[in-house]
Amino acid sequence: MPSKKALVRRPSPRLAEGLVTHIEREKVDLDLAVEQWEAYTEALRTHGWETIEVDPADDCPDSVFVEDTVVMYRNVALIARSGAESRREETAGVEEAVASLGCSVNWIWEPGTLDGGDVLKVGDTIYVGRGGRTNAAGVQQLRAAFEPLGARVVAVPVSKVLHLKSAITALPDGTILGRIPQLDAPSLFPRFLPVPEESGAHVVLLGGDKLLIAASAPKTAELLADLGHETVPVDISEFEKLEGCVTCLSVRMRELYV
Ligand SMILES: NC(=O)NCCC[C@H](N)C(=O)O
Repeated sequence: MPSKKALVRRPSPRLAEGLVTHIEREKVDLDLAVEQWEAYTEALRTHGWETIEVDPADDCPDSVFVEDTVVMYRNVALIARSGAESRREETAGVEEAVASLGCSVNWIWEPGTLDGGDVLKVGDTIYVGRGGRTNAAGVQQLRAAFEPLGARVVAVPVSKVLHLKSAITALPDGTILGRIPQLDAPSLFPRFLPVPEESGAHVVLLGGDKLLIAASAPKTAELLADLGHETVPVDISEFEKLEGCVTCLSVRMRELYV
């Protein structure tokens, strides 16, 4: 059944200690981050999404990046097991939240690792990045969880960025957005639109032609508006300092049965 619920998680007071892998560490302003998070969740609500707050995980600096903890396909929630050990405690609260929403719950088990940021769904195709956070066992377990439900899982090597979705996301029509230099194997994607800014590779589909996009990607927003999309910019500068992007701050749930 169509649903428009989105899991979100309030930033931890320890946000500034979040992991940084591919960029230089910059000072994070926690108060500004909280303001930006509130504006982000408000933008979801303005566009018809009910936001559901997962219990905060104040001891986990990266817990605001809730997308990494779970992958939804239909009514099934696959609880991730991060390739970054410091992020593994984050899943307990998320597991409770998805169970209380009536999802069937499944898990990535040791030795598998997988971050939700490595998983991009385009219709029934699920691209999964095999890289720093997601290993081969994680890919196999994702396949075993979702292929029986009708998904086609396509594994993609990722070595230049943190997650697959640091490099690409998809428009409502399935066109992949991204920048070729950040991809190991761009030819895997059938319809590809290069964007002018790195943060322009990330959009959240709000419904219809509406796209949430980072305020740091104004040229991409212009390009997408020129192609007939309505863009909704949000400033997420404090999360970008920790390699976060617009997708990682929520988990959209579109096919719940409750
Ligand atoms: N899905 C995402 O893009 N997640 C961003 C995670 C950033 C966090 N600092 C991390 O390194 O795990």
